[in-house]
Amino acid sequence: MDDKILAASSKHPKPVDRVFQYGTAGFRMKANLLDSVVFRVGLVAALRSRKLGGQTIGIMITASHNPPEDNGVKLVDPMGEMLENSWEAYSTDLANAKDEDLLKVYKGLEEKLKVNRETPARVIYARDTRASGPALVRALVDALQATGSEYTDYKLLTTPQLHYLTRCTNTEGTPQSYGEVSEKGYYEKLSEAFVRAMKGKKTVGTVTVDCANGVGGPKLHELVKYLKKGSEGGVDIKIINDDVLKAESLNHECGADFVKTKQRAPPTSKAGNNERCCSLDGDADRIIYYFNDPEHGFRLLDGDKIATLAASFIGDLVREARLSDELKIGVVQTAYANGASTKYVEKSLGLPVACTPTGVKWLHHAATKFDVGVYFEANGHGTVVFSPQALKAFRTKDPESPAQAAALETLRALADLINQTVGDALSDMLLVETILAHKTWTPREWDLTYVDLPNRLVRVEVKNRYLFKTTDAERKLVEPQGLQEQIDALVSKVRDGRSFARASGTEDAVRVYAEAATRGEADDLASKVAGLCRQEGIGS
Ligand SMILES: CC(=O)N[C@H]1[C@@H](OP(=O)(O)O)O[C@H](CO)[C@@H](O)[C@@H]1O
Ligand SMILES: [Mg+2]
Repeated sequence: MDDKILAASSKHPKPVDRVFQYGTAGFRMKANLLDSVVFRVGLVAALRSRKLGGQTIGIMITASHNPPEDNGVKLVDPMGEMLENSWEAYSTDLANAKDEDLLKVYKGLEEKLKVNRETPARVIYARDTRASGPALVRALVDALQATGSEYTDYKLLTTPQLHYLTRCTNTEGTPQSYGEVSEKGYYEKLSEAFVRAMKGKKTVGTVTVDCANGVGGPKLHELVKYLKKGSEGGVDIKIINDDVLKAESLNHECGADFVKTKQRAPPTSKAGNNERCCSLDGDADRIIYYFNDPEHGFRLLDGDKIATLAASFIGDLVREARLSDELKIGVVQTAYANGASTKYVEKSLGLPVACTPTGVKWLHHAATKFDVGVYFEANGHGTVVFSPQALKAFRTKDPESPAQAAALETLRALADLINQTVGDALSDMLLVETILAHKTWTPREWDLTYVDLPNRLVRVEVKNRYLFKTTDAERKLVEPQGLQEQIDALVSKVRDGRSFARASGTEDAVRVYAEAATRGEADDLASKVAGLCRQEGIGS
C-alpha cells in the first residue's frame, strides 16, 4: 500500500506555498487549488473507515453557496453526521504535509490512531454540479484505490442526500435501518412520509422554489415525480433557477445566500403578492422562505422563522399526543439568531433555547440533548432531530382519543419526513408546507408570529482575525483585551441592543452583528462596533 500511496500522491502534488484548514464546512477554496486536498481527504476517509471497523464514510465534493469557480470537500461520519471534531485536525495535518512527508504523516496517523491496515475501508461519495467536480473525483479515486478502499460513486447528489445514503449504508439490514440505500429510496421515503404528514390537509396555491441553478434543481424535479399535485396530501411546486448547464449561473443572483444577504427575491422570480417562495443554496442543504407583502414589500422568513414554526407545531403535537411529560423539546440557535425569535421561543412557546458557536455541527450536537431538538442557523441551515425515546414514544403510546391518535400519526410521519442526519432543503421545504397546511396559514400569518428586531451584519477586514478570541458561544470577546468592555458600553446606550464580534470560520474577516429596537440604532451600533474592531485590527 505504501508504494501505491507514494505513486498516486506524485500525481497530486501540494501547492508549495498554501496552508489548508478543515474549516466550518470542510475544505473550501478556488477549485484549481483543491486537487491535492481532495486526494488527501481520500486518505483520511480510508483511515477513518478502518478505524471504525470498516463502517462506510461519506465524502461530498461541493462549495455550497460559493461562486462557481470554487469547490470544496467534506467528510461525513457513519450515522450521517459531520466528521468528528478531532479528525478535522488530522485532515488538516494530512492536507498540509509536504509531498515528501506525506507517507510519513499518513503512517504516523495510522500508528497514533491504532488503525489496522487489514480492516476493510469503505467510502461513498458524490458531488454537486460544478464543472471542477469530475477532475476532483479522479483525485479522490486515486487515493481510494491506493489505500485499497471499496467505494461507490453516487455522482450528482445534494449534500443531504449523501448524508442520508451514508446512514442508510451503515444501518442496512439492522433494526435501525434508516431507509433504502439508493437515491430512489430517498425520494420514496420523503414522499411517503409527506402524504402521511398531510393526511386530510391541503396546501393552497403554489410554492415557487429557486434552486440556485445548482444540484437542487434536477433533484427537486426528481422528487416532484413522487409527490402528488396540490389536492389532499399534495403540493404544487413551481421550479425556477434550475439551469445546471450554464456553469456561471450557479448561485448568481439567486439562491438562499443571495436572498438572505441582499434581502430581496431573485430577479427571475415572477411570484405574485402573498405567494410562498423559497430559495435553496448550491448543494441544497439550506432553505429560506419569503414572500411579497403588498403593504410592506419583501418579507423574509429565515432559519429563525422556520425553527419557531417547527417548534410551535411539533410542541402542539407533542401536547396533543400527551407526551409533554416524558419528552423534552428545545430549540438550538447561534448568536446570529434574531433576539425577537429567542424571546418568542422562550416566552410565547415556553421552550428552552440553547445557544452554540456558529457551524451546524455544534447545533446538531446540542439538539441531540433534547428528545425533540429543533435547530436552525438564521441563514436557513437546520433540521429537527428526535431521540430514540421520542421515536419509541411515537410508536408505542396508546391513544385514548382520535385527536391523540392523529397527533401521534403526524409525529411518526414527521420523524420520517425530516432528515435526521443534517439540514436538508428539500425535506425542510416539505416540512414547512406540511405545517402551513395544518395551520391553514398563509406566509403572512407565519410572518406575523413575531417581528424581527432590525439588525445588521458587517464584515470587517483586519490583519489577523485570529487575534479575536471569544467565549460564551462566541457572544463575548476575551481578546483583544478591553474590547468587550467598549462594546458593552455602546450596547448599553441603545434600546434592545445586542452586538458581538467574532472571527469568521470560512472567510478572512471578522463579523460584527448588531440588533436594536430601531433600524437607525442597529445600523449605528453595528458601524461603531465595526469601527472598534477595525481599530484593534490595525497593525495586529
Ligand atoms: C454568519 C453566518 O451566516 N455564518 C456562516 C458561515 O460561517 P462563518 O464562520 O461565519 O464564516 O458559513 C458557515 C458554513 O456554511 C455557516 O454555518 C455559518 O452560519
Ligand atoms: Mg450548503
